[in-house]
Amino acid sequence: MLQKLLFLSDEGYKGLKKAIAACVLTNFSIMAAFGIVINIINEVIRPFVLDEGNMNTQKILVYFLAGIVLAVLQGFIYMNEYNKTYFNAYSESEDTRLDIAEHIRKLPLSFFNRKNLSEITVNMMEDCTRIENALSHVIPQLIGNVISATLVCIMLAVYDWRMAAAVYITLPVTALFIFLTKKIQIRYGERHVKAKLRVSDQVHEYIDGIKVVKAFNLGGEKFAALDRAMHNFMKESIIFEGITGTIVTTAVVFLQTGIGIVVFTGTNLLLSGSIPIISYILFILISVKIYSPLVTVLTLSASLNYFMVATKRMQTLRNEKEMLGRSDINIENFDFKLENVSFAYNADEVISDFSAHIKQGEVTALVGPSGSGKSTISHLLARFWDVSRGRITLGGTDIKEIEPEKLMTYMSFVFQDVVLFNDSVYNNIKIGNINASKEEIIEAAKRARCHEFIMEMPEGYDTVIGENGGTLSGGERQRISIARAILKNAPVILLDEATSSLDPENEVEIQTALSELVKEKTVVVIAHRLRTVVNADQILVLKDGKLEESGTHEKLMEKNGLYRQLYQIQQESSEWKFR
Ligand SMILES: Nc1ncnc2c1ncn2[C@@H]1O[C@H](COP(=O)(O)OP(=O)(O)OP(=O)(O)O)[C@@H](O)[C@H]1O
Repeated sequence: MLQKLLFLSDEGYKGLKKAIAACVLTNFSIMAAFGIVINIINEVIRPFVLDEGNMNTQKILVYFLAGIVLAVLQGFIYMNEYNKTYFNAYSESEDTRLDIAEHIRKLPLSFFNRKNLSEITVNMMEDCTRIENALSHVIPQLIGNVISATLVCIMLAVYDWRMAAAVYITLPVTALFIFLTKKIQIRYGERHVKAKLRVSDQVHEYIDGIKVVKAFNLGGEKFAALDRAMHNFMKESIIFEGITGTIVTTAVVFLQTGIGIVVFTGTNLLLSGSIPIISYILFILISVKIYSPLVTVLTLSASLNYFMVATKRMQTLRNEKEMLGRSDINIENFDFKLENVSFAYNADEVISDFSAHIKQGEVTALVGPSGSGKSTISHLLARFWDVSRGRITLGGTDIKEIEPEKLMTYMSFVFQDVVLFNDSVYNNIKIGNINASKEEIIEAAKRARCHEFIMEMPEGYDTVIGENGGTLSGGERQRISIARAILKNAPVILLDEATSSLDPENEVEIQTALSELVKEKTVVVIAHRLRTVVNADQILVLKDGKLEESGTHEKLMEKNGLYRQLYQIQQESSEWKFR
């Protein structure tokens, strides 16, 4: 259960057990040191209290030497505990983070529609850190201290069960108190995490939208929202700390009343002659010392509750279903068939009963008014989302049966929003085919009309292009993504607004390069400017998520329907000028 709760690998779980054992060992070494001190005290005061001859200095010397040996040993024991605990914690949390990243990669896009970026970031960074922290600072010490306290309790009970009972009597009461207040701690822990998420959200939004904030002078308004979120977080932090602090302090007070009970019980037993004075002193000294690991346990139990909030969130993320499918399917024909496909992002259907045949070796254009569902269709073809009803087949196989990664090997994309990484131009193009040689990469860049502007960059292909290609123009970014697609040379090509941000000269050249690329391939192109798709083999015209009409440009123009209407509007708008 602990292994599952902490998301530990078998190796990590073994490491945790070793860390607990190391912690018990450390506790015992501390108790042993304490035992030596007690024995020395015993030896020193025995002649005075019990009138039992002289002080045995030789024995004291032996204890003293034993103390020195123990101190050296303790150094090794501490080091061992440190290594076992921290190495294990950090290597496990690295694995957990990578695991999550891998898991997230396999989730459908619907997950990202529901969750925002800051929530996922908090999951990957903060929740993992919390688990890492629990593994390094909480769990081994907590379990180790409970085990040591139990063992010491047994040892003391063998020595004198009445005094041992007095030492430990407050423990069950304290444990019960902690148990009863657990829910409150978790509730406020969750509120605290939510407030933190809101702050992180606001910071993201503020920084992401800084251009709009500046352009529309939203500084005051947006800053106020950020300020409110920060203020709320501060309030929640104070409440949370206040509540956990009060609970832990109360528990510690409960526990330490044990010292009074030990004194009271011991005095009574001493007066009735049931225990010798040495035992009396010994138990009082022990009761002062014995509570320190238990106080640590109590303090740690508060972080444990907060940690439970992190694990619950992590569990929710882990339980998100990955998109599955077979990787051993080999597709040989790249015809898509959409059979009565319906799809909804949320409650409302955005694609309804859509059927079409997209043939290999042909260019199929998706056109229609804004919001009619063109991009959604292309996302469904790539299985970024699974259809709600109906089915899409590729070469006769339902794409739901094909593992997304496998499906991706058949496709190249050029999307509206190009994602570039903070890496060299060379590596950004190489994403299309990680096995490509430098010559192939340069060739792809040339065909995508990137070569000239890349060569003008300070370090050519080795120039790092900044986060999401921040240092490039929109057209340049898009051309890099076309170079990637050319390099990938996949049998299916999805072009979404492929030429929208290119200047007229480049557009012509890109069109030529694309015509080269798309030969014999299944091409699905979304283009708002209808003149770019007049030569398409098939045009699918969408309206409100439904297939309104389909055919070639000539056929659709003859038909005098929505396509002709859109075409004419665009012809008129192409003549539009300022003033
Ligand atoms: N991630 C999403 N979550 C929820 N609704 C979405 C999402 N993406 C698109 N939609 C909605 O689905 C409908 C179809 O959108 P889609 O982007 O497919 O249209 P489109 O024809 O490509 O539009 P445009 O030409 O303006 O890019 C729209 O009503 C849109 O608001």
